Amino acid sequence: MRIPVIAGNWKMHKTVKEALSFLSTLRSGSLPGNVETVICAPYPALPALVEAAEETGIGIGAQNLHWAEEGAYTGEVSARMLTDIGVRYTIIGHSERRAYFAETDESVNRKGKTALKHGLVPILCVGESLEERESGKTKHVVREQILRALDGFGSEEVKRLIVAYEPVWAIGTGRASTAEDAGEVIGFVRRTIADLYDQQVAAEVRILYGGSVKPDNIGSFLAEADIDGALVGGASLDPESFRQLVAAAASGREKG
Ligand SMILES: O=C(CO)COP(=O)(O)O
Repeated sequence: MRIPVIAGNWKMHKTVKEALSFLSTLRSGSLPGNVETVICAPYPALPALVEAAEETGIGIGAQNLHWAEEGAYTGEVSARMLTDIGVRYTIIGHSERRAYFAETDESVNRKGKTALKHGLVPILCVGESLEERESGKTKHVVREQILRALDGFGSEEVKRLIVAYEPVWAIGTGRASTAEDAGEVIGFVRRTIADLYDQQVAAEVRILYGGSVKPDNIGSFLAEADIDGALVGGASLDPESFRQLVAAAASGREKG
């Protein structure tokens, strides 16, 4: 059975103080235990969040990492620096990093390998642009991103991965994909992984939808057989809305 995942991607929001205030509000209510709950925060907030999240069951993640072990990479952060402070997840290949910071499928692949080697769970983002969607290339684009990102990964590594399908046109626009369309693409991602590895591996990988997910639409995504949760931007910034997203995932049915 696949445990559902709700991951917040705070992007470039929240100081340390704001991050701690979020967590203390979240902790003041109960959070269901049968959902893997993750917050991916900016680097400066990570150490304080890891400490404050102890014994809450909430996992803390970064939004990026460098693929090298260490070296002359000004401004970058390594996997070892993240694990050293207790970070357990990292987003890789977010479309904003692909668009604004020249992230390529090759760098995503290297980052994924480094993350896994250090015991971090990579949350691998894939998704098509509006232009690609309108020209009927969604599945082709997503398949290529998956093939290139997973190049050289073994079955055991892929099972630990979380994939997030985030159509670029749905991110931060308030225009979410329909649940049916997202379910279809995510089903296709699962079949692609089954072709590359086998059915058992594909049945274990958690695949999330991301793009304008809110408490009032998450239920429709979770109702899709292949969608195991959500990677959430805007609606993860408010503790009450984040709690509602986690609660929605907890009340869904088991999958896999
Ligand atoms: O990019 C996203 C999560 O990684 C989605 O952002 P929004 O939920 O704000 O659309």
